[in-house]
Amino acid sequence: MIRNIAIIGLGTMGPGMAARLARGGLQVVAYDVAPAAIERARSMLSAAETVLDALDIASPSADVGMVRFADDIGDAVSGADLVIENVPENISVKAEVYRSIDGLIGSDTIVASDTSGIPITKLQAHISHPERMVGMHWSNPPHIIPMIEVIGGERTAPQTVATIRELIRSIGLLPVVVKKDIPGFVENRVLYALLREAVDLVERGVIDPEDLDTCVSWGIGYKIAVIGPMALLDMAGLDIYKSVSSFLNADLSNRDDVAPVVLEKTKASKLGIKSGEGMFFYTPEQIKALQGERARKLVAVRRILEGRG
Ligand SMILES: NC(=O)c1ccc[n+]([C@@H]2O[C@H](COP(=O)([O-])OP(=O)(O)OC[C@H]3O[C@@H](n4cnc5c(N)ncnc54)[C@H](O)[C@@H]3O)[C@@H](O)[C@H]2O)c1
Ligand SMILES: Cc1ncc(C=O)c(C(=O)O)c1O
Repeated sequence: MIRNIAIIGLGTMGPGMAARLARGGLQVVAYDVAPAAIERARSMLSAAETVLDALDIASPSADVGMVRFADDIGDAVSGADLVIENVPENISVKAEVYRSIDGLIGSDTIVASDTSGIPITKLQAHISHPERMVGMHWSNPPHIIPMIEVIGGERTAPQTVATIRELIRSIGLLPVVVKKDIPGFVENRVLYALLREAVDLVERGVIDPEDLDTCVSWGIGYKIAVIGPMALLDMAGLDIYKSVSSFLNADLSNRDDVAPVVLEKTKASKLGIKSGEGMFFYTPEQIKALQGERARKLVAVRRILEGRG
């Protein structure tokens, strides 16, 4: 039974995950190697709690469901039933975390990675108890998006996958078990297929970035939140899909490297909201307003989709 959770890495994903798990009644200890990230996480945690209130996710009783910040990794993982690794998407950075906690955790502690797509089989090569390592892939923003992918690697015990699936379900979230440990799992394979085509269309001057977003959000995204891709095929008709895909698939982007526009921008440290400029430009005031507006809209849409209008 999982009661105590350590979260290692408090960047974009960690604070929202901590808030949501604590709201599920779990005791969470959060740690980051960068003191500035811990400070930022404190305010992100309180913003996430406000959103969880708006989603009507009930607070647990007073003695459970707390988040505590730890000063060192040993303190963070001590007594943890589950450690969630949430550090940058780089195998050597993740492996270093696994090595540093290996002697500090119990042999029955589950280690989960929030990797966006590194196969779990590769990650579990760096840990003494690979049968207790699993992928637990949250979606951003993690305190609002209810679906979490669960992925076993070649050496993951089926019981480990089952335990994490049950944990997710028990706190009112939506586990989806991915049956094969392939790069990107399922969510990011689908998302990155869309993003590859979207970046290519903008880069080739077919459409302006703002219009691309209007086209995808209102033409596809709005619909797909209600009618998933498999159901959409049936709604459109497989005969139509057959005809269109017979000429269109061959014309879609199939580039296997990173698009030049993304390489140029990342080289110039234009990373998006975190640096104030990416595909679009953002002032600090705009960022604050955007984050509030997006959280409000996501909460409203989720309430409707859950039939709580
Ligand atoms: N950003 C997303 O939309 C998103 C969504 C789902 C999953 N993920 C995945 O989650 C993981 C984390 O992503 P993120 O966007 O939160 O990254 P991030 O870069 O925003 O944050 C990573 C944090 O890890 C900390 N860190 C680095 N090394 C550490 C160490 N040795 N010990 C403790 N802390 C350490 C950094 O200081 C930083 O605060 C990645 O694997 C990423 O692919 C990201
Ligand atoms: C661009 C991008 N890449 C990865 C992820 C998740 O792993 C996300 C997301 O969760 O939104 C993303 O937007």
